[in-house]
Amino acid sequence: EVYTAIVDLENLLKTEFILMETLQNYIQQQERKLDLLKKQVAIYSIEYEKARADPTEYFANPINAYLLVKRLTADWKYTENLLKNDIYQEMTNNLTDLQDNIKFPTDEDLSGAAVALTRLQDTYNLDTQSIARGELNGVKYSTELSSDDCFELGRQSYFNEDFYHTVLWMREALRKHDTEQNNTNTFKWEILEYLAFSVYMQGNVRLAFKLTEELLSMYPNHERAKGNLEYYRNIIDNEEKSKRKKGEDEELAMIDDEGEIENVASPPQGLTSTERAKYEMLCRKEIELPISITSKLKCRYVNKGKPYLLIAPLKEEEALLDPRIVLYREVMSDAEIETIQTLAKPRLKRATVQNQKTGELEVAHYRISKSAWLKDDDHPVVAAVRRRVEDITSLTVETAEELQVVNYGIGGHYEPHFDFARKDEVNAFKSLGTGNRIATALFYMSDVKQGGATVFPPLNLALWPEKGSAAFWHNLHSSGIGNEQTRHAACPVLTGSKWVSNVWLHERGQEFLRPCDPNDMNRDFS
Ligand SMILES: O=C(O)CCC(=O)C(=O)O
Ligand SMILES: [Fe+2]
Repeated sequence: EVYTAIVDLENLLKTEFILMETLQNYIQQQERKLDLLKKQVAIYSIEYEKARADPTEYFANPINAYLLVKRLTADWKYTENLLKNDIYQEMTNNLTDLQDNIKFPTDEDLSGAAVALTRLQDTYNLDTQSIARGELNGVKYSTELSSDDCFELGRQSYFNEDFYHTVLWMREALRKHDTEQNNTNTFKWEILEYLAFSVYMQGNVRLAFKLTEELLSMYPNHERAKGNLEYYRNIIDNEEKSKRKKGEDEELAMIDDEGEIENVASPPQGLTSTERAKYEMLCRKEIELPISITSKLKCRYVNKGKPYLLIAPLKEEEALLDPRIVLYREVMSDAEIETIQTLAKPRLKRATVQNQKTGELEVAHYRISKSAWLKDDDHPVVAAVRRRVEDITSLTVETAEELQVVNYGIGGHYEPHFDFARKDEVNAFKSLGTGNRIATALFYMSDVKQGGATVFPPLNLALWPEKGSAAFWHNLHSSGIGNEQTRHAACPVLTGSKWVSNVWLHERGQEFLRPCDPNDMNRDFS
């Protein structure tokens, strides 16, 4: 699960360095061996040419006779040993030793990284060709993807039965293949095979048929392709037969055309498609709050009645009035952030979510990040940050959860969710005995180059990470009922790395701290 956090990728760089060194070493040894072999062959050929020019004269010399025999016995043994000398075996032994000590990504990591890239592609409406050029949102970030790179992305999508992205990436692989012919490790027919089957799965049998024909023209004995062609032909024949029965001959005439394929993404999992659409539009900054709302928002210096905040008041910025969501600027210093990151790094683990039915914690595709929990005792900075939450919120952190530190890697995200537990959820926070999550304090510990906003789909609100800032909102109405409008998400990180930390405040202990809201329609008087 290396792909879930950027910090682990930095460790992989060490792995790559070691592999490069090992390879370089191998090449040097092989080159030395080849040099020796070249020398041998040179010696052989000089003597051979002399002998061949005049064999009688050459062998009249007993030394020459001796040397020929020697060359074909002792010398040849030496050469043979040189040939047999298994530098390869030596290197693989070295590598096996190494592999126990260095970190390697797994096949799941490859799959995860590919899924992350296709997720970004969807969320940020990135077109396949631009990504293949190494561009994200018009900015060139990396080297171009080769036909092979595109092929691998397609193959990963294929393994995940995501035929929509398989088609996109195999087409790109095909397009690039023509210009890169000499530099690719993939055969064109391999691309065609994946493409044909995926196109068929996406509902276009005729195009699948045509692509399979093309494949067979390059590789006539491809057994599976022959079988598939037959299969596609049957489907097409049957379709035409049933059409003919219905007497739709005119339509038949047009069917020859295999047409453009209607490559549609499969329906989203979990979220309704309207919510997903809204969530993604907010992530892309395509929805913004209207002026009628933003013009009423204020920034101010506040001291929350705390004497020490008189000297360094908090910079409070309203992000929304109803429900009230506020940002505090410069509430965590760079030094504090560094300390917290250093403490968290060795403890980062793939973040989990609570299964609503069983109450168990498990990893989920809709929350991809790594997180660690820090206690007040771990470092004075942790305690200080949690105390700062009291200053900011005027609530107690006595019953709050530990500080959660989160790092999002490539495509890391957290789809729309509530921070509070809903009534029908099993076990939610029961073991804590502190009630529900009354409020969330979210510290941004990094800027994010592109993407990574915190968005609230029901409110059309997006908060953009700014290093040192914190966001704060109440999750519950004062009645204790969850406020559905606080449903929010962390957009996938497009470029850069995103660090946040949060403190979830709980109900217990806040009874006299949180003012009662008489306008709260959800007040539960029962
Ligand atoms: O990272 C973010 O922007 C939001 C994180 C979040 O919603 C959570 O951890 O519950
Ligand atoms: Fe959240």
